[in-house]
Amino acid sequence: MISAFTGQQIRNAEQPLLDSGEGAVLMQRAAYGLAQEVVREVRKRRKLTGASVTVLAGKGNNGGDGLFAASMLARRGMRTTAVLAADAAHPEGLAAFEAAGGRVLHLESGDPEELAVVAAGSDVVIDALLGTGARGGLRGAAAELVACLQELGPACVVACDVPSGVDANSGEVHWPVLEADVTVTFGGIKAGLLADPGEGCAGRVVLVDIGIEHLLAAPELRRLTAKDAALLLPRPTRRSQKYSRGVLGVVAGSERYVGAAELCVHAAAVSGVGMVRYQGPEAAARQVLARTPESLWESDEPGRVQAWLIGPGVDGNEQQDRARKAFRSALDAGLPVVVDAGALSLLPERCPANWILTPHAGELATLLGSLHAAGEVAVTREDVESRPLHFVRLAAQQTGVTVLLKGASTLVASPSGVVFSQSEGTPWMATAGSGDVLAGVLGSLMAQSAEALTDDDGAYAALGLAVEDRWAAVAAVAATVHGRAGTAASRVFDGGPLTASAIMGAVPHVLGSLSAECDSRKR
Ligand SMILES: NC(=O)C1=CN([C@@H]2O[C@H](COP(=O)(O)OP(=O)(O)OC[C@H]3O[C@@H](n4cnc5c(N)ncnc54)[C@H](O)[C@@H]3O)[C@@H](O)[C@H]2O)[C@@H](O)CC1
Ligand SMILES: Nc1ncnc2c1ncn2[C@@H]1O[C@H](COP(=O)(O)OP(=O)(O)O)[C@@H](O)[C@H]1O
Ligand SMILES: [K+]
Repeated sequence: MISAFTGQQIRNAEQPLLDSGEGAVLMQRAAYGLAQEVVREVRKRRKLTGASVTVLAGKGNNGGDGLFAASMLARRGMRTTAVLAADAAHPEGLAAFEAAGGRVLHLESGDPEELAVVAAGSDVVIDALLGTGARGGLRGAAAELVACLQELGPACVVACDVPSGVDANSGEVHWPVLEADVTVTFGGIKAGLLADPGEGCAGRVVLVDIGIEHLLAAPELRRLTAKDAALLLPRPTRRSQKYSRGVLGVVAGSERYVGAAELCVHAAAVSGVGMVRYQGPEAAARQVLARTPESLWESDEPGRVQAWLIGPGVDGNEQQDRARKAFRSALDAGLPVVVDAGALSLLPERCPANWILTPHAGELATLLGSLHAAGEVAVTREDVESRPLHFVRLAAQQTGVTVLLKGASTLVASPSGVVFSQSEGTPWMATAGSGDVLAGVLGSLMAQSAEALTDDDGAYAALGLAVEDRWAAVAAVAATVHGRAGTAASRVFDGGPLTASAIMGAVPHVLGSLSAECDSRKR
């Protein structure tokens, strides 16, 4: 499991070491890790000696890290320049940098555009303007410098701890931000590096241990690795039969949106569920059966199911009635439900804790609006997109159920406050029907997972997941499978565009390779 923390959590963990006078040692470890990563980046492109690096340094400890790292790089033969962005700089860091022969330029007295040109001409730019101590974003000349530099498109940007302007706790972004190729982060990954829009500015994230890791509290954000997902994936045994594997009831599609039903039913079928019972109008059912002859069409009274998927493409009175009826039947039987798209507006007053909502940003904004949260002003899609971590948590709290918010990074919030973030997909997945495929995969996993979720000695317990957060973990597994399937499918086309059908086509391959990984680790 990858864990991420708030800036405050990192500071709390550092405090005992700072109190015992080890602050300077921590900074040296951070700077060394940063310098090492710069060396790696330079060597991908050219030889180190004679290569140039410009560090943009703020006045806090983040600037100190950058200046110490640059002094180490100067000693390894790089040409180093520091642009001091504030009226002061970390004194020891600056002294070390000057002693190593680095060139110092002052932003205060210089022209931001000119200095941006200098920085853009170097092989690597280190962004050490603001770290976890930032309040808001870059301002004044530093903001101008960064805006200009971003426009010029530097060859390689390495961010120190976080890209300056990205909120380390939330991933909120205060523009302008210099988008990094690599972010080297210290002591623990910052939550803002695993949540959009911050994650989109961070590039590859490299964690440098500085000796505080054992002092960290429970993470703010978690990300399942391939190994974690493999452990949690349901798998059939010799004793399995189709009913014991899990049956999924699906209310999806409508006269108008036939494709949504086709996609989610087929995605569920290829994700390992024992059987799918489909409910919808005849026109949609014909298409569903043509694509997935393994599914059953039940026009009204459904047979027994272990979970429901309700909502993709649901439209019009007839199908909305089926959705409401399925909600009631799930409530009566205590069954888990995935609520997607057209069914999000039909939710009953109170939903049980084993239901999962899967909105995109626009749907989440509408949902939050309908909850009439006291004191909250109307939430727009743009609000959700700029603060997804905040709003997905809020929605989980207010509804009392797990909420999966779709995006480049998909966030899954449990009402307990535990949040997962998965980001294995590709931007090509922003295509019609992609969410229907995710809904099918999740429904399928839910129908298959019910028993494992309560097992005190099973994989969920082994990963330290409390019973109340296990539905969120199932949703995170679905998100990682979906993202990996998109990336795998796009790779077949050398990184080219995708259709939802292509994503779906890769799902069995992803499930197979994850399972194989799990098997190879057991051997
Ligand atoms: N405590 C330590 O010894 C360690 C700290 N580390 C580094 O220290 C950083 C945190 O250091 P700081 O707490 O000094 O914080 P920062 O380096 O983020 O900067 C805080 C300083 O910038 C000013 N400032 C805040 N917001 C600003 C804004 N929007 N525009 C302009 N100036 C602004 C503040 O007044 C303060 O002087 C971490 O991100 C990490 O890079 C690492 O070296 C690990 C060890
Ligand atoms: N830029 C992106 N990068 C990666 N994945 C994305 C991106 N944009 C969207 N996705 C994924 O694509 C899917 C889109 O779902 P949704 O918006 O419901 O589409 P639809 O309603 O057409 O099925 C989600 O799983 C989302 O996480
Ligand atoms: K920074």
